[in-house]
Amino acid sequence: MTKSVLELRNLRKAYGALAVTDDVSLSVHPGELHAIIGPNGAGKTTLIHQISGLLPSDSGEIIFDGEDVTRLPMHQRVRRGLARSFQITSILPGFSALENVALAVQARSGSSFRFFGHAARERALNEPAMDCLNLVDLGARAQIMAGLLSHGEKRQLELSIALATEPKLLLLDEPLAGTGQEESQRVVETLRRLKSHTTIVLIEHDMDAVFSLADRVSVLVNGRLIATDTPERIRANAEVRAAYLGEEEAV
Ligand SMILES: Nc1ncnc2c1ncn2[C@@H]1O[C@H](COP(=O)(O)OP(=O)(O)OP(=O)(O)O)[C@@H](O)[C@H]1O
Repeated sequence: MTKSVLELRNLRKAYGALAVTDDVSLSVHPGELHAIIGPNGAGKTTLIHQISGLLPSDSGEIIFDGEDVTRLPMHQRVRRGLARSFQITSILPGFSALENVALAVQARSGSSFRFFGHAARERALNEPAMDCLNLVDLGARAQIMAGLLSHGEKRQLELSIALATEPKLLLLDEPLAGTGQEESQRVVETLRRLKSHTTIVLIEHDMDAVFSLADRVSVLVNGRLIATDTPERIRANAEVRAAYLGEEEAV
């Protein structure tokens, strides 16, 4: 059996009497794009916070790349290759798109460029940074000040920064939120390209995007996973359709 990149075992988080995630168990396979969907307030963001380490879990286990990371702080999970797309606020607006990504390359590489000369160091940072920018289709905007990029381009830059850390798993929380139709199309195409580079867990409300991108979909309702399956089977699942009645027209 293939080893999972991420395995959640009976994960739970409650606020007082309200169990926001309840007994969530799920496996993310290497190379897949695994979407987590659910009505508003289902607990999706809380689950992503638990996986990334932003929120401690009350009980259960998080196994990442074969290691129990349940009690590890966020930065140690990041160091092991568990990245989450940072919010736009973490982009440095006064630096170019390329510089923003190069900083992430540098952070990943630690002090390994210490003995390089200035020009060589710059090349060693800029070349992989440029590859990451090209992957998200932002190569032509490399020299533009990040603060001047459009909202959709900032989203792509975030993805590029996350990629530059060479993650084993990328957690994405609503990458299409706030994007217009044309921009969202571009982000979807970017995500399609990223799929072949890294394993992705995606939370997204845009069902067209989810169903066109995901290899598997998990459905969270009131903190509980009610189904994990291929997009086709999820679409046909009666319980899933019932859970969405009145929420989304049709899944
Ligand atoms: N810090 C908190 N204290 C108390 N309740 C909280 C807290 N954070 C979240 N909740 C509650 O937990 C539930 C799940 O919230 P969460 O944001 O995880 O859902 P979601 O599925 O991501 O929702 P949406 O799709 O609307 O973003 C909600 O009822 C929310 O009010």
